[in-house]
Amino acid sequence: MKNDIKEILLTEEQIKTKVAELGAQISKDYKGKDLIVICILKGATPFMADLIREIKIPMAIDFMAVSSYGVSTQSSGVVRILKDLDTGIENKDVLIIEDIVDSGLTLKYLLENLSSRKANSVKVCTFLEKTERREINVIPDYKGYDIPNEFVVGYGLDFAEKYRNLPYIGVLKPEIYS
Ligand SMILES: O=P(O)(O)OC[C@H]1O[C@H](OP(=O)(O)OP(=O)(O)O)[C@H](O)[C@@H]1O
Ligand code: HPA
Ligand SMILES: [Mg+2]
Repeated sequence: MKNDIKEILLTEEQIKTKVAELGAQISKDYKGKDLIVICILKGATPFMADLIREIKIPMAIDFMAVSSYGVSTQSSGVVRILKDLDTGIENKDVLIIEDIVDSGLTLKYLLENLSSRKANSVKVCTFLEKTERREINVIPDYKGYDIPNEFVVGYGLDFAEKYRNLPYIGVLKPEIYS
């Protein structure tokens, strides 16, 4: 696995520090609110697992699975719901947890979909953002790091379902996918 990585972009240490900062900010901002965090499967699972342990206020979790990449480094442009939420979000303060906002297509779809369910608020926390590649103007409320326009893997992010278990964020060697 390691031989397929061109460069480490974010180390385990950098990830840990940023997740703690985000958790502290979210705990402050959502104090007294009815917070539900929604993990977008599968990529956001490691981030979500780390982040919720840095959130020090009462909260609930739920999961939604959407997919648009498949075996490609380019979005198919079609976002499909593979699993919906188990619970209603009416009157709740929803925080969508994403690993990455790249073209913005997934997030746009999620925001439109979840905003129609009468939540009190719907906000977004993403660990990574590729602002350079944005096709759609969606702005995350909380963000870990801005990264350059390269296909990255690790810390939940995959290429063809592999590399999600790397503990850091790395740039995949182009010969792996071309
Ligand atoms: O901004 P976008 O260009 O839409 O890309 C971001 C989305 O793509 C990835 O999901 P993917 O469809 O690969 O599913 P996965 O999380 O199961 O890997 C990632 O986890 C985001 O949800
Ligand atoms: O750079 C990426 N890596 C893995 N999955 C992704 N989904 C959108 N962008 C990426
Ligand atoms: Mg993926």
